[in-house]
Amino acid sequence: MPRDPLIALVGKPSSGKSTTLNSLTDTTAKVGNFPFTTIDPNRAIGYLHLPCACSRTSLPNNIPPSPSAPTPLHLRCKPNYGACLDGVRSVPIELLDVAGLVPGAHLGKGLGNKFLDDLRHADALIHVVDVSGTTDQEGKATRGYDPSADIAWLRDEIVRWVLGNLMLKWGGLKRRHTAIKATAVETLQGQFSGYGSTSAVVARTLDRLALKQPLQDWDDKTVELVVNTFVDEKFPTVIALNKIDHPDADKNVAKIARAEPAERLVLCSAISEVFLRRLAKQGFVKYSPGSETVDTREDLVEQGDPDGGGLKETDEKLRTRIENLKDMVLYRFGSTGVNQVLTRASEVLGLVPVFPVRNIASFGSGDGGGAGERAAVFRDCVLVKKGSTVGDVYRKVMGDAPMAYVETVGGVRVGEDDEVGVGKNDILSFKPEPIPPVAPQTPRLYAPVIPVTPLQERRRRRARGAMDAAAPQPYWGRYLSLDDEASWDADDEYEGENVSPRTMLPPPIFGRRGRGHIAPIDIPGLGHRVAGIASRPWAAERRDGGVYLEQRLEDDETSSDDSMRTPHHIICSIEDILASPSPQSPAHRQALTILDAGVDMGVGLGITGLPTFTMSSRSRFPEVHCPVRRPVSMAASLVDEGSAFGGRRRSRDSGIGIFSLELSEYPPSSKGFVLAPPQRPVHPVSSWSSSPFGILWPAASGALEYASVPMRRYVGNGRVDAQGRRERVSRFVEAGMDGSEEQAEEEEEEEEEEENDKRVT
Ligand SMILES: Nc1nc2c(ncn2[C@@H]2O[C@H](COP(=O)(O)OP(=O)(O)OP(=O)(O)O)[C@@H](O)[C@H]2O)c(=O)[nH]1
Ligand SMILES: [Mg+2]
Repeated sequence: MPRDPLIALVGKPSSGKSTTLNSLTDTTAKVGNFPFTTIDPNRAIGYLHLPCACSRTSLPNNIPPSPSAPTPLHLRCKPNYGACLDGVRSVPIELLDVAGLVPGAHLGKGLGNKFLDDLRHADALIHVVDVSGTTDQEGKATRGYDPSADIAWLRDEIVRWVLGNLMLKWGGLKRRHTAIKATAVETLQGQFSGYGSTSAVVARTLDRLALKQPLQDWDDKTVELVVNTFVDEKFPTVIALNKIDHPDADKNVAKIARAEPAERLVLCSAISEVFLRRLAKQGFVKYSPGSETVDTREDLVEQGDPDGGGLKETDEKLRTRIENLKDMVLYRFGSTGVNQVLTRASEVLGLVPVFPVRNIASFGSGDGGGAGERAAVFRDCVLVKKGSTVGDVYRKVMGDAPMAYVETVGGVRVGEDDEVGVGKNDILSFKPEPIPPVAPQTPRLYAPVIPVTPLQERRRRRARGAMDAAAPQPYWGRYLSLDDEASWDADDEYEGENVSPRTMLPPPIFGRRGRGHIAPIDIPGLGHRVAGIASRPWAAERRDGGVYLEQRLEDDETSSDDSMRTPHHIICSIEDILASPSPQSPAHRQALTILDAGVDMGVGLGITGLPTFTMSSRSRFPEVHCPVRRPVSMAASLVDEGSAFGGRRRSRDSGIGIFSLELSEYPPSSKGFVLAPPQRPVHPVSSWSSSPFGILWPAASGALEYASVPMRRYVGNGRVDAQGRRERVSRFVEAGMDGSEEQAEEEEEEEEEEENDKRVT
């Protein structure tokens, strides 16, 4: 399953990574002239500039305007996200700025391993090199440093990190490899999936090397070679030679240009772009991001606009600065170069923009098909990697909705396995199988499970955003139970839709093992939407002036984890949090911050009856373009840093987590949050040996919508098949999801026995 691409900015401290991020996005990541200004990674959305489908004159109706002809497509091109200006489309792409890397990072030097860990899910890297020579290897201020060596050692750190991780397990890996007669791709992918790799990447790596010996006979040199090639495949890198505005830059650039292939190098001055954007925002200059020209009021007056474009006056000092910048950067290099950095990164990644439309005749995407000759066209554009198939794009856009067929321009049907490319199968209309009508459910406490495609959901989310802005909608959730047989002991207070916020917790619920329960909760005064879903029965109980969520184990249930075996495990008091809008205790403050961050992301939060959640700081909500004031990563780091609500490592009593989606294995456009069974490391989720079973998100209707995550998408313990799926997990899912729970349990037991047998022998 392809997910949205992620490009990471790497480099030594103070090379200008955060500045580059700021120059490409609207974010304001902290910048400083001292090493390790950035510790937690910053994520933001940048825009790739690509030729839009609407600029193709070959398309039907795309002809120059004339009184009788329909409006040409490029005048009707209205992207849902980004923009389209004269056929140049700005397509959102996610960027990640991480902490600086120093030599020896793979051994833990600097912020070493943490930094490297943050990189795992990058699809391409932008190595920001400081070519001014004013910072040494460790980012400390100096003069006359030769940055040409930085390129090699930084890459080497990444290779050593991957190699180190692999070698830790090499002995056992080899034995297992021989014992189960796995292929080299299977065995390596088992190790490399944590870097967001796919079997295809591993296969390409091995193809390139064409090694003769079987994996178990590889010597250290060969393993190193494999890792080196894997890093090339997995992390294609563009080198951004930054700070070209500095007078010492030229000689360093010249030296690097002699040693490195030209197609990987891009010159830029991130600080100039940031400066110009800021001046434009403040009304001092006219400047469109990435362009060659910048005009002040004076310039425009000179050019014959008496009003000076309505710009503010600039003083002498500012004018000199702008003139210098023009001389040093814009006139010499044609632009600040930052946009080219991104374009180049998308080139090395081989990204193909695909335009999904509802109506293949009109290219419209309106719900009614948008057939009109004036209707907006090409509302959506998704970026997929080179080599993706029509089926890949279908799943990216439509999630798990079964496919009926797919059409391209002219109503021509295309095959699921056909490749997409620029100008080829890149305007697609997806036709899912019609969804059988859902039998009406008793509206009392259960909200229907509404299947929505990711695209529909995106639109709803936007609609909701607009609605929220117009009039804040109280969020009264309805209770939704995953389990039809869930025995809600609802007392009257909870009936209907207007659940009182003070009684936000449902009465005790006990469901059957293996099913989940969800209850949306509004936190009064704070606007927090909270919901819990648990894979085990949990209960909420009022006691000692607080409300406690508890996890219940069945009498006969055993668990390898002691905390799970304890019945009535108290995990948190939500009432406590609610009662302290300006909380006194640091734990509450943190809990609120976490809640808040999640709500800011518009993704919802999890409160669960499970004691030992961990969470991923590598969250990806590519289509959440709503104001992201505090990224989930921040909440994640708060949890990571430990508190009463801390992650698994710190506290066994944690009960609040924001669970983020990540991962190639997820439908990339899934959103909402995922709650996982306890005791599963979330880094990376693809290595869970079990999986969460749901994603839920608040919908425009006020209900919680729920999508089951097909568990076979997760790679757990078991044998990996050719598609990188593991048998055990898929069996569990298929059995568990279609309701034949006994069968699932039986199978689980069988598997456990099998496992035990294996362990004994
Ligand atoms: N002259 C010049 N200075 C720059 C440029 N880009 C960044 N800087 C300066 O370099 C210093 C470091 O910038 P940051 O963006 O914080 O660098 P970083 O790579 O994110 O650093 P860490 O987070 O510490 O790893 C700041 O003082 C910036 O103002 C540039 O294009 N030209
Ligand atoms: Mg930084």
